[in-house]
Amino acid sequence: MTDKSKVLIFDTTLRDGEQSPGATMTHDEKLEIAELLDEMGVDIIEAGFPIASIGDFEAVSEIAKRSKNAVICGLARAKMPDIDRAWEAVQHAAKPRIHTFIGTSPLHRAIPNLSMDEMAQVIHDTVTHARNLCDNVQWSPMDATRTEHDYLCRVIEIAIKAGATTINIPDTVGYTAPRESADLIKMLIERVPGADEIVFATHCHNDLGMATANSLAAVEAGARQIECTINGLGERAGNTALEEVVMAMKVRHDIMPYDTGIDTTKIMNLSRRVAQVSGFAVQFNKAIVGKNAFLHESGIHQDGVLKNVETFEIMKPADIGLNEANIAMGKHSGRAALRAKLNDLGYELGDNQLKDVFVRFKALADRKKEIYDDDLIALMSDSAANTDSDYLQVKWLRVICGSDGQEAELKMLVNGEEKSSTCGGDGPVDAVFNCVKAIYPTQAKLKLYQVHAVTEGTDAQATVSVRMEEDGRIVTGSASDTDTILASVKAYVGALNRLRVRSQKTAPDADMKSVSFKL
Ligand SMILES: CC(=O)SCCNC(=O)CCNC(=O)[C@H](O)C(C)(C)COP(=O)(O)OP(=O)(O)OC[C@H]1O[C@@H](n2cnc3c(N)ncnc32)[C@H](O)[C@@H]1OP(=O)(O)O
Ligand SMILES: CC(C)C(=O)C(=O)O
Ligand SMILES: [Mg+2]
Repeated sequence: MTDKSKVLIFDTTLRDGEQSPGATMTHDEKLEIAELLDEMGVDIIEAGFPIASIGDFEAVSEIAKRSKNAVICGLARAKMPDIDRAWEAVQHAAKPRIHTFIGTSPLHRAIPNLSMDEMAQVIHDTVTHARNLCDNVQWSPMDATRTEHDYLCRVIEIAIKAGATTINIPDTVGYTAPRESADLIKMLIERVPGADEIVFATHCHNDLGMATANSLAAVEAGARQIECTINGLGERAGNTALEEVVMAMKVRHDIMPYDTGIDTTKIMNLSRRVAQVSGFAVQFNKAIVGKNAFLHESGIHQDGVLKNVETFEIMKPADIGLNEANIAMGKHSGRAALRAKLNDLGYELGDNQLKDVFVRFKALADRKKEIYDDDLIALMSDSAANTDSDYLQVKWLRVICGSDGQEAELKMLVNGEEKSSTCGGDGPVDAVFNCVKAIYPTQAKLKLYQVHAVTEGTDAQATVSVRMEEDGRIVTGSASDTDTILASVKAYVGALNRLRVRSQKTAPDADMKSVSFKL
């Protein structure tokens, strides 16, 4: 590689990322993620571990066949059948790569019970075999950061001589720290003969929360490939997060003058898609892609951002493909943000009106964790029922489940009047939703239903989110309860309340700007 400022991005979401317990993705989901990664400009996609299962083999093969620009890589142990199987899967790619590895630290050498010399021989033989099949071979000394330096230099030299074109230095257990990570790469570049003919890669895990820092330190020392995953998905505490290293090098190009080929505007979409298909929700305060990464709820921050966004934002949300509002309304918000938010929603308020609405807004914010646009629309309405969006209320629920089928009995208040219904369905949630529809007939369509366990154990709080659509209006509803069915019906009814408020406010005869409200 001649361009010394170019850092290759090697994405292993589909291999190391999928190794997260519970993150298994389906064949079609893997194809979709691979396509998105290729479109985003990832240089190498590690598509899987072909010998691991027929499913992995088929996914890697299909990804290889469909690949456009990215190199497609398959992982293999230091075993000939693994390497053959990896080659069988990736060979149809326009740019195939075999990645073979063995644990070189004392702890890992003890597992196959190989002496240093015996392992050196295995490395020579397996890398030679891989190189006879494919001219793009990556070799990894697993647990490199806990391997004796002399032995590491020795086996890397053997791998280079046997034909490896990329040498990856894994911090398999997330043990290293930034300075040590840099020193290790520097030492290898200085000591290993042939080091200047290959690319050094860094592969960090986040057990101590240092994966991003360790990867960037390795790059500063001369590594030119970062191995990473979307959302930092991966074994235990995860791998280096792709979005973090890429954005760090973009935002702080002044001190890290390295370039990647990543179209960063595609980051947010990929992050959301990976979260959905892996079932690993992104933590709210996750760097770059967390829900709160560009959100401001405190009045002082909101006022600053409204006057000059750079006061509290070091990158533009649009740079990662986020085009949503960056102001979150809550109990810490101030008048400036409330006015701006209401303006966005079509309300133009005088100072006195704003003062009054602000008092009611703070009262609502004391009761409610997050204030959504629909809450503000309801707040601006003169209908007391709308203020709390509680036209429909769940009063009582009983569900009978079993192998004979499910039946739900539901009592609700509709504008204060009690109504009840008993329905069956395809599962308990469907039975309850059928009851709601029997009580409150609606054309609204359920577009998304998601359950997340907030805590662990059988008494876990479940948070249910639903997305509903009617006449082009899309709203969400969410509710938490230790009873998943109860959380489901509350989320569903919440969304129906929102749809009702929204349809009133956007009906042809409803003029948002002239709406009156009670003082
Ligand atoms: C740090 C990493 O991320 S490494 C990658 C980890 N990923 C995975 O393991 C996911 C996919 N793995 C699998 O599906 C299975 O483990 C398989 C198919 C690879 C192997 O399954 P099995 O044959 O049942 O072996 P098992 O998983 O019990 O144990 C691993 C074996 O591989 C050997 N092994 C582990 N790493 C290597 C290596 N790099 N080179 C050679 N042999 C290795 C172990 O010594 C052990 O051998 P043994 O059975 O002779 O004692
Ligand atoms: C297979 C290797 C590269 C790995 O994932 C690790 O060591 O963490
Ligand atoms: Mg790993």
